[in-house]
Amino acid sequence: MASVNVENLSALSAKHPKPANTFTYGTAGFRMNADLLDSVIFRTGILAALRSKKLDGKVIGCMITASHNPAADNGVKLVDPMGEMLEGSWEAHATALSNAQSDEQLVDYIHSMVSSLKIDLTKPANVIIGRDTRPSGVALVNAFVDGLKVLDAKSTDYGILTTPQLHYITRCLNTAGTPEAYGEPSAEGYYKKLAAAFKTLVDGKTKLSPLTLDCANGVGAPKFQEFLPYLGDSLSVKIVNDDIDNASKLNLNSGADYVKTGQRAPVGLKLTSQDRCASFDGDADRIVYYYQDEDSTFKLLDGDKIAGLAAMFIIDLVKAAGIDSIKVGVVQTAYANGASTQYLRNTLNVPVSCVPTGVKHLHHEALKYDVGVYFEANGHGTVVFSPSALKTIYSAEGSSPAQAVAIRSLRALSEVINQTVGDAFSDLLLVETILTQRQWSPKVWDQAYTDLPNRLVKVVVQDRSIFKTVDAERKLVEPAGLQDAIDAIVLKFRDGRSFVRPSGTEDVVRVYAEAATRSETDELAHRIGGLVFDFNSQGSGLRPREFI
Ligand SMILES: CC(=O)N[C@H]1[C@@H](OP(=O)(O)O)O[C@H](CO)[C@@H](O)[C@@H]1O
Ligand SMILES: [Mg+2]
Repeated sequence: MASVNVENLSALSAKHPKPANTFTYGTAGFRMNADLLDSVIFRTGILAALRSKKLDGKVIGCMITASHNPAADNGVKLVDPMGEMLEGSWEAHATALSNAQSDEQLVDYIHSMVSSLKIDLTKPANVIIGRDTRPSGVALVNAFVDGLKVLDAKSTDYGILTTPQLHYITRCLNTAGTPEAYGEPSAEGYYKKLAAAFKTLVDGKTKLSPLTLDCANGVGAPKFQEFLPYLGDSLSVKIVNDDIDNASKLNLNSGADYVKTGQRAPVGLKLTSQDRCASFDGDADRIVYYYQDEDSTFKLLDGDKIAGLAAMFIIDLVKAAGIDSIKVGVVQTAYANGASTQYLRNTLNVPVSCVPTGVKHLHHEALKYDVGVYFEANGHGTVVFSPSALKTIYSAEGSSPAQAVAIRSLRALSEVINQTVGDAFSDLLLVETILTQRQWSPKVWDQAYTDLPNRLVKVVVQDRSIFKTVDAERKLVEPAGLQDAIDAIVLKFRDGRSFVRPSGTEDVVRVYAEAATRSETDELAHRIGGLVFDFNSQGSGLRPREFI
């Protein structure tokens, strides 16, 4: 089993002293102001090495990013060998290592992991690293590499990547030479794979008008620019918000989160009637679409709309291919618009599951279907094909030319979709495929159903840990009595729905509300916001004026 070289650890650890703060590896890894992250990332390096050793030297991925957060923040997420998020039970180890108060405690915790998880420290460890465009990324990569050195892990730094590219490369490296080989382990291999599949999918169809793409002044901009030559003339994209040299502009008044939260267009993008537009977030793992209607209203096509479009298309394709033994299912969270759930259940007749917030929950549930479509309303999601569905799709021959065409499309679809994680590039190609094959404008896509007006409100409370939920976060069980009070208010609103849960990424409680009209929705959200604030907010600042 061997033990840690304590002298080596102390020398490296001295370069990365821990501040007084307490850290938590949450839904999105560690994420905070970059100035606080040095010791956290150093220790995450130690954890990544342990994870790789535990898995017999399989490659573990490390992504340094803070996604849609402001430029001053940064963060780190680890990626497991098949490109999925770090196994849930290891999050607690990440948290514990980051909070060890001394080198002795650090060494003790490593040894306790070695013995309880039966990790053989003499095994090799391999870790790959990617980062977004944040200026703080370079120093943080160095801190991470120092962590790897504690356990002699081998590392490869891929430099600037989108988060999904890092997931893709991790899976490629771990499947190389096996029947499940996922592709060439490089950004170039990723572009080639996606572009080839997309070209097959739109082959012979009339090209759509150009798409305007807001890249939030983040890593999506240079990377999509790099991707365009591979797409050739199969797709026209006009990139806006691509200034990565001016770090303060990252995610500023732009990007998928800004557009979804504010239900408005980003700065730097002029909306004209019926134009198709899309926004990435700061690490290009989320996408939302939007357009402007004839009467100049802003129309958002969010993750729910993308899930509906994808499910509709895949169901039709599977039928057209004559292999409707393949069952499609959709996974959502409680934040999905009620109208989208109705559309999926009642119009498309697909099973819909609701799971707690966070991609890992959605991904896990989606694996239970032959083809699982999962999206968070905010635009993070993908489609996963089970091994048996893939086998069926790849062995089917079809008994008519139409069936053969549909089978070919299904195969290409499984290639264009990044099955490791939600990927803005790949989701963009998925949407563009469907709109091209159908020759649909965004307005026609939007007609599938009409969103119920909805509102998301943050409540600053004294202690968000007292809020405990069940039923995929749709009901509060603690504090006692609060859910009954919520229910009594919701009952008064037509098509009313509201739920309250503590955020996993911010120190707030979130209130979601939807109802028949905009004004009723706002009133519902502000009543529930007021209720939550009054329950647990002493000393948390002023009660927002709009709360009722
Ligand atoms: C309402 C909402 O959008 N919540 C986001 C947000 O989680 P919270 O736990 O709500 O803070 O960040 C997560 C990580 O990026 C993302 O998966 C999730 O969808
Ligand atoms: Mg992101």
